[in-house]
Parts: sequence; C-alpha cells; structure tokens
Amino acid sequence: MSVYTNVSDRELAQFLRDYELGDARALTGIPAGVENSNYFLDTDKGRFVLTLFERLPRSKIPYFLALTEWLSLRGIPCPRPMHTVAGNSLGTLCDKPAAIVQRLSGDSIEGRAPSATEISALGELLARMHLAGENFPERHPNPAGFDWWQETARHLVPHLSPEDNTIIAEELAYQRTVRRTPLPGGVVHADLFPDNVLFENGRISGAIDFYYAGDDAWLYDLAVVANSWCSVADGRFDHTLVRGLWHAYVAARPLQAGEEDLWFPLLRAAALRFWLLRLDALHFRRPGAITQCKDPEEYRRILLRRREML
Ligand SMILES: Nc1ncnc2c1ncn2[C@@H]1O[C@H](COP(=O)(O)OP(=O)(O)O)[C@@H](O)[C@H]1O
Ligand SMILES: N[C@@H](CCOP(=O)(O)O)C(=O)O
Repeated sequence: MSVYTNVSDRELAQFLRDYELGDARALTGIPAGVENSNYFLDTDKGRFVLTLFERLPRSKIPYFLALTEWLSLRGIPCPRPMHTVAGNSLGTLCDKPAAIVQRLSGDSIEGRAPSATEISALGELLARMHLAGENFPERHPNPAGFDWWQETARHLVPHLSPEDNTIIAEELAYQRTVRRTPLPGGVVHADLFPDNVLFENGRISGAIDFYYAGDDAWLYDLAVVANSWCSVADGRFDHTLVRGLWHAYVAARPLQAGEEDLWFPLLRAAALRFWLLRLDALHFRRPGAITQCKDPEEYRRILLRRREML
C-alpha cells in the first residue's frame, strides 16, 4: 500500500477551498505506485487523483505538472493538473507538496502480454507524445543518464556479487563508447511501463506517472518501452511484439538517418537503468516505505539477453 500520508477530512476540506471543484464526496487511498501518496478523490465536480509528493523536492514538481498539462492540451491522454482559483497547480497538504489531477479512466493490462492492437496503440502514442513535447519550453536533462548509472553502480558495489559488479562495470565501459549526440530527442517519459498505461475498450485512455520524465533521445524511450512490454520470462524479446511496437512508432515518427544504428546500445542502456534502479531500491530501502520491491533479476536477465543481440 503506497499511502504514506493520511489526509483527514478537515485537512482535505481546507485544501479544496482553494479550488472550484466543490466539496469532497470520497477519498480512497490507491494501493499501487511506489513514489507518492495517491488518492482517488471524488468531488461535486468530478473524479480526480490527489497526489502528495513524498520524495520529489518541491522545486522539481512544477516541471512535471507543466509537462502533463502541455501534453494533455495537445491531445495526449495524460493527467491534466487542476488549478486553484489563484491559478496554482501545486499546493500544500499535510505539510507536503500536493496536486489534484484529472482521473483518467481505464485499467492497466500489467500481468498479461499486450495484443497486437494494444502494442501498436502504444507505439503510436509514444511517437505522438514525443512530437507533442517537441516545443515544450522547459529543459530538464534526464537525471537518470550516464552519471546516475555510474554513481548508483558505485554505491552498490559492496552489496553485489563480484559477478554482478563485473557485468555492470563492463556495461558502463561499453556505454561510455556509445556516441549518442546526433540522436533526435526531447521530452521522454522514461518509465512508460505497463503499469503506467491505461486501456479502455482496446484503446489507450491514459499515460500516467511522468515523474521520471526529462530530455533524452526519443529512441531511448522506445527502448524502455520495448524492454518492459515485449520481453518474455527469460528476458528474450517476443519479436512479434517488438516489430509491432517499432512499426507503429516509426509510422507516426519516421526515424532520422543513423538513428536505428543506436537501437541495440539503447536497449542495453534502458535495461541497465532499470536493473540499477531496482537494485538501488532493494539495497537502499526508504525508511517508512510500505511497498513491494520490483525484482532486479528481471532486468539483469533482460540486460544479458540484449548483450547477446549486439
Ligand atoms: N491520473 C490518474 N488517473 C487514473 N488512475 C491513476 C492516475 N494517477 C494514478 N493512478 C492510479 O494510481 C496508481 C499509482 O500511480 P503512480 O503515478 O504510478 O504512483 P507512484 O508515482 O507512487 O509510483 C496507478 O497505477 C493508477 O492505478
Ligand atoms: N517502472 C519501474 C520503477 C518505477 O515504478 P513506478 O511504479 O513509479 O512506475 C520498474 O518497474 O522498475
């Protein structure tokens, strides 16, 4: 259960006074998620999600709210933030930064493989999201790039087997040799895993959880999606799914010359990123967090399989 902060009726009523969303009718903690306290909030005016930010520094949050507002206004189904009467999308509740965003309908299909239609819809949505973010004026380099991998790997050394440390060191050495500069890019979601996409009647009704978003190569984002949606249990690709994803993506955003050459290095980079993230979550657990840790082994397998491909 990822509700770290309990909100009383009185605190909620006071918070809502700044908005024109009417009174609260129901507030229900959302068990999924790991970063923040999330609640479904029903008011006289509609259905929303209330988020209390548990970890992100307050100064970083406006970027994510502005980004989802920008994308939502350009037709990407993502949670549009609500504004107070004074025009603010970020407030304070229970001494935490807090926001109310649109509640999107639909359900994630996590736990089963996507159909051909679903994976195509995803490829198309990702390409549309990249294009929609093109003129977003705020710059925010992906904080989980090479420096983050290196730093995280260094902290993890005493906690990992010599074999795992060697794999990671080899991958870092390899990634250091990859020249990424000419790749087209801009805003990337960077975490568009199955639990962050909602479907309704076979169509995508929502992309959520933009809190890892930043600027990076667009193809890197496609690699994150390919690894997380198209891998089977032993880490190998389901090639039919990858092809479906790829074709739908490039139909909506044709690749530029030379971009495709970076596909395999980026698949490896995306695998390394999430292996390190999960190892970090496992070995440096957050105090007070009541969450399930995601399995690092899954991404170790994926990385090793991607290394076989190149
Ligand atoms: N805007 C939204 N509309 C509908 N459901 C949402 C929305 N935001 C979050 N959720 C639900 O809350 C869960 C946790 O949200 P998420 O953003 O992934 O949390 P965290 O940032 O803590 O990882 C999601 O899996 C989804 O079920
Ligand atoms: N998607 C990542 C970790 C981030 O978790 P989320 O619940 O915030 O999407 C993973 O699977 O490791």
